Amino acid sequence: MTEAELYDVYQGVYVPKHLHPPESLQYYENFTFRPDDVLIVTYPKSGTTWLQEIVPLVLSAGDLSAVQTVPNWDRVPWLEEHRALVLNLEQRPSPRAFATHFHRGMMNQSYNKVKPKVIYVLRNPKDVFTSSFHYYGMASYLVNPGTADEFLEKFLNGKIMFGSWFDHVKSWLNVKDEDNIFYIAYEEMIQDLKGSVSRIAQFLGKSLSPEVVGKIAENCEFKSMKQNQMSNFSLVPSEFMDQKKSEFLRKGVAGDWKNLFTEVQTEQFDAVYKDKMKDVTFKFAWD
Ligand SMILES: Nc1ncnc2c1ncn2[C@@H]1O[C@H](COP(=O)(O)OS(=O)(=O)O)[C@@H](OP(=O)(O)O)[C@H]1O
Repeated sequence: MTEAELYDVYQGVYVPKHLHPPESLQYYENFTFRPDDVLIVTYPKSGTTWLQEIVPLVLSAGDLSAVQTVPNWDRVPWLEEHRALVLNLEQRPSPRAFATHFHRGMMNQSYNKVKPKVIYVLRNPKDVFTSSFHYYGMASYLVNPGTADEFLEKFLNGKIMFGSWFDHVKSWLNVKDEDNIFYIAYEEMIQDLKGSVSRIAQFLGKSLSPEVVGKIAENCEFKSMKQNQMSNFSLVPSEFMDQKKSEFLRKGVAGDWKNLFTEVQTEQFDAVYKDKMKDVTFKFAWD
């Protein structure tokens, strides 16, 4: 199926119709944030699911019950998805945790006023591309990626869900002086999960013992999450996500792009990256 059939254009970016009907987007526009809300913000395939596991565990000081009984999409719902309409989020006790793939400029009036806590997760865009390429091949609500060359063209031009990686990252880095935002890279979590959990806890104002941090990190390791049916998307029907084609928790490593990119594709990617990121001074974990 084509982009026109599967996507709507919302605020200049493609959003998959199946997950984001107009009433969901309207709901988000009118959503009222609280100052102690925790919002996980990502470009797709940057580590959303990982944070949907870590954040509730940090907020509950290591209580495993939520991650063992509630699917990640209800535990930390995406505000722009249709599930948000039925979860009665207004009644949830504080601190609430949500996720979004929106660019900074797409945030609503309440966000701009309240400035809830934001955890922005960055990932090497070549790995984001690689993870997306496999995901678009198994998720029926997305346009089939075609060849890696074809998908690269679309990725570099932002013609995929939630638009351009470059625009997304720059929109959130442009506001890095706002003290409600905490940045963490997928690669940092790969390198030091316990240290990352501690830093996230510190940002969220939670004082956790080394034992609790260790317990959270252990539960959030790739192999643990892969076995957890509340986190590995195995509850999603296979006609929607065919995990026989590619698993949602696929490899969980940094640098898998090297197994996909040809030399020519690497050069093409690097040239666009250099140009689009030339004014960005942020030190990325993958540079
Ligand atoms: N615990 C843990 N450790 C390491 N890696 C992990 C973990 N949890 C999720 N992942 C990997 O994150 C990738 C999926 O990204 P997202 O969760 O952002 O996807 S989505 O936007 O919600 O669809 C996807 O990356 P790839 O394996 O490279 O495809 C997941 O495997």
